[in-house]
Amino acid sequence: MQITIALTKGRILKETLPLLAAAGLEPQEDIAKSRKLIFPTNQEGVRLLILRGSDVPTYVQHGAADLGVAGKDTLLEHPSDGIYEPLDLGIARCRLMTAGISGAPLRPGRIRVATKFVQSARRYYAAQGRQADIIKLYGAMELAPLMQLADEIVDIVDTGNTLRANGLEARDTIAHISSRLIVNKASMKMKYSPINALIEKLAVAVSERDAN
Ligand SMILES: Nc1ncnc2c1ncn2[C@@H]1O[C@H](COP(=O)(O)OP(=O)(O)OP(=O)(O)O)[C@@H](O)[C@H]1O
Ligand SMILES: O=P(O)(O)OC[C@H]1O[C@H](OP(=O)(O)OP(=O)(O)O)[C@H](O)[C@@H]1O
Repeated sequence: MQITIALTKGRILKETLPLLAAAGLEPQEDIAKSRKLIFPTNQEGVRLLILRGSDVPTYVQHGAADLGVAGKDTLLEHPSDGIYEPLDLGIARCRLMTAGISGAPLRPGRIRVATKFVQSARRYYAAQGRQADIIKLYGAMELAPLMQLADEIVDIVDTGNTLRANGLEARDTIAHISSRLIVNKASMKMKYSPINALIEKLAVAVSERDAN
């Protein structure tokens, strides 16, 4: 039976590999140094895919991957049907926040908000009863207030260094973010035994890591 797990390069890969290793699963070559996108592992039939972060839920939803690891920020942008989210891996922790130019007064009335996180931003401003025109960007959100493209941004904040370096201040926290293990619902039924065994081993790896 083939089990396919979708990951992304960068911090998710770096922080997920030790958990997979603790669960007995290791890629057969150094993923970070390779340009390949499919990697066999030490377990026959289990392979890893390397995707763009925002494509991980898409692969899992359609069953092109059985499992995946994705930031909650990414999952909040994607329809959740067809996907289970059984385990918080507690990695790549950060916050999804609003931010604006340091010291600038909050603008009353309708504001412009630039972000990659369109769905979360729309839901957040609607829940606050604030009228917001959402402007979709794909990166470097910090530039938008400086260039008067937007009044606020919605972005990932960890240390706050990126905001500070650009004269911006964090305002409200929309969500606390970490990366989650996600599973295709049909795979969970059809391949219950190996997938459930892997989830249980990963859950143990997460709690042992957190205990240390
Ligand atoms: N500075 C940070 N500190 C901690 N976690 C972060 C930070 N930035 C992003 N994350 C989390 O890690 C996940 C992966 O981030 P990464 O920077 O590797 O990809 P990305 O550049 O956001 O995605 P993409 O390549 O699709 O644009 C994000 O979805 C988010 O949950
Ligand atoms: O609050 P901080 O600690 O500065 O972290 C926040 C920054 O981290 C992420 O970018 P990253 O460093 O991953 O680069 P990227 O934009 O290429 O993803 C995110 O997009 C923010 O810009």
